[in-house]
Amino acid sequence: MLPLASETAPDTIVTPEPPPLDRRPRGTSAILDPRQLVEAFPEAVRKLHPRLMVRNPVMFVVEVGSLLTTLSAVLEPSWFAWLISGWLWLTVVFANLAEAVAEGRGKAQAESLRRARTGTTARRLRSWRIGLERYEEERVPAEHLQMQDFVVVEAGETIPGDGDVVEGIAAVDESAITGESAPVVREAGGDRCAVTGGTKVLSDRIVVRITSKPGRTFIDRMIALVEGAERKKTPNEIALNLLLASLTVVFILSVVTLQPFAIYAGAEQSTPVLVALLVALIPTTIGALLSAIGIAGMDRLVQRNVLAMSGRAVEAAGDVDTLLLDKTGTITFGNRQAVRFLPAPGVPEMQLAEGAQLSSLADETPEGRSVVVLAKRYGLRERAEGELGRLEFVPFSAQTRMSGVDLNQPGAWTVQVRKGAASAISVWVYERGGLVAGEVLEAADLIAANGGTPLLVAVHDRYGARVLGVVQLKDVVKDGIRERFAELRRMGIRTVMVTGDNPLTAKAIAEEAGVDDFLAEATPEDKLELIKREQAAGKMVAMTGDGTNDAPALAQADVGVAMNTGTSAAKEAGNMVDLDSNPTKLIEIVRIGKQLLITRGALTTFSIANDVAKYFAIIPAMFGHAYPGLRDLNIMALHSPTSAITSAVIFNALIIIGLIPLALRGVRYQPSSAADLLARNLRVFGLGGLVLPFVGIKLIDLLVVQFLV
Ligand SMILES: Nc1ncnc2c1ncn2[C@@H]1O[C@H](COP(=O)(O)OP(=O)(O)OP(=O)(O)O)[C@@H](O)[C@H]1O
Ligand SMILES: [K+]
Ligand SMILES: [Mg+2]
Repeated sequence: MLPLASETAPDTIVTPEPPPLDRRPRGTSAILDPRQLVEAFPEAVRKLHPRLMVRNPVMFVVEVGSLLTTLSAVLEPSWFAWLISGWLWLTVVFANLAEAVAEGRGKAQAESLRRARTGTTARRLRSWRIGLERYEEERVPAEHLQMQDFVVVEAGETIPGDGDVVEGIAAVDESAITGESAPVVREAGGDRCAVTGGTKVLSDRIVVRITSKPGRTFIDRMIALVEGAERKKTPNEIALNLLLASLTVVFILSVVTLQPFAIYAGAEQSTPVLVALLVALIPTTIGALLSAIGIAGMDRLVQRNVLAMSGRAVEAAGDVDTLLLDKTGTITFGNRQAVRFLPAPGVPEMQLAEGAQLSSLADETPEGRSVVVLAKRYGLRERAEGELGRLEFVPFSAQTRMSGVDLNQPGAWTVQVRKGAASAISVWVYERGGLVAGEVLEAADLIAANGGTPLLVAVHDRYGARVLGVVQLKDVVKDGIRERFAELRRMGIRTVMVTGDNPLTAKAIAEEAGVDDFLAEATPEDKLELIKREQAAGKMVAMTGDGTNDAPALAQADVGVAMNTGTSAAKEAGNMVDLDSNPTKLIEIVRIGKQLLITRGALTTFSIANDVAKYFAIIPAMFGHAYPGLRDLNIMALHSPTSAITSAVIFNALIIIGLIPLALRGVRYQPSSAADLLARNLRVFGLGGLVLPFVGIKLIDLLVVQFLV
């Protein structure tokens, strides 16, 4: 028997419904539960270690200040010194709490992923090649699998490692990683060949080539990601940290140089007062929340089944101008099926069916397999080995846009059979001295104009080169995509479909899906070039794709989102993976990216604005005695110098706790112009940051006086 792809009978497997476009995030809700704060407390205390604290310059300064104040309280005990040092320590702990709570959210998820990983035994094959019928198997623990090993997995078994399906087709339950219970189809050859270790085969049997190193599997990386183990500061975070650190240095210098003046004026200040002033003035609010904001952004993506491999990608997503999408498998379902044979004039339909079948004998793509299935309906039997002579297969490639076979029979002409894109096959026929009938090209154009993909089938034998006819491939645009592209437009993002398919098909699908622009007959290099051109024009480019031919483009894009259904190459190349394989997920990704940037900006504004009020609280308290004129600054009419300073420090600490929910949830984002957004945020967070502390400090002052006087 020939290794006919149809043996695995793809038509017995039902293609599952695609995941709904607007799935609610699973897992923990975004609202802060007080229990989370309590649970994270020990971790927050552990984070007081100076080695960890130095990474956050602002809070490190607060920690050193707390230490100095505590020392001074020990040397010269007073309730004031102890109170201040207590609240300063709390300030540092609150900051750590924000980070610990943000990190804690991924922990539960990591636990369930760990369970999916453990204890699988792999059925490794001693050797594998296309068409091999007899396999020698050995059982090894999944952790021992190396790259390029071949394993066989059958219904009911867990896939032992990440890889590409090289033989067969199966329904796979990926709920262990996606939380989605509907099975998905994974098959050899096409853009849906990647499988993930820890997921389960539900039907049939596949051979998988392992593509990950031991300990570096997708689940391993996912665990590291949700636990934040691989989190690095992004360039933006580093820049902001630098700015905050410089501000801090300026305030340290001004507070330190204040003392000589104070002594001169006869108002020497104690260590707790000086430290309190410093802490009140430096941007502690944003310093405390910065890291939590970044972690929460990544976590929000995980909740939506998107794994971002870097924080930088999340930030870039917030600034995306152009989105490139490939067509097949991204905008359409990608399960292109042969539905009709249209023979060329004078060619019997049976002959076309036979040519199509021959050209697809070793074509393991969904297209190729579906051609074999369709040919079967014409009563074409499978051929016995040797009947056709020696076969040389020409696999499909995105560059040649064709696939086929050469039949070498001893003592006879070599017969070449090809199928592929109309333009590619036409050239192939012309080069061999043949002609392509106008009717054939018209039929192809008609199929294309209706959004289908035409494949020409041609043969070259001793009678010359000629086209046998056209195979019509049908594909369906995913539901709801049009509305989603309209939404992207409102967000100011231009969508461009890039496809290897012909211009007519591309145009039809582009119109149906509602993209802004399209590029047809694009090779992998063209896709890459397009991205480079956009980037050279200063555009931030996102790309979603699934195929190996998308990999170079996914790597070049600022945000490269690989579909989880896609090939390992695509998943390796991108900096995000969408477990739901939903191209319009980019809307959520952009939203989360923007939210991250806005939240960071808003809280920075708030933090700096709210330090102004503390200045008004503390300066009159320090010098009201020496310079009675300064008492006019005491506009809050705070009770006494000590209560004023205490209230400012308490407010400074509490505002951190108060803003943790906002840092984790993110500031709401609504599509609008950048100028409107800025104006709104300045109003809310600038003005709010200015006014709120006056009210807050006054209230705390009233309370403090109740308790302490
Ligand atoms: N198995 C195949 N055998 C022969 N020709 C094929 C096969 N699959 C696709 N083609 C032809 O090659 C062209 C390019 O295919 P390719 O997979 O590169 O792009 P695509 O999947 O159509 O586009 P996209 O980049 O949007 O996924 C197709 O339009 C089709 O005409
Ligand atoms: K402050
Ligand atoms: Mg593709």
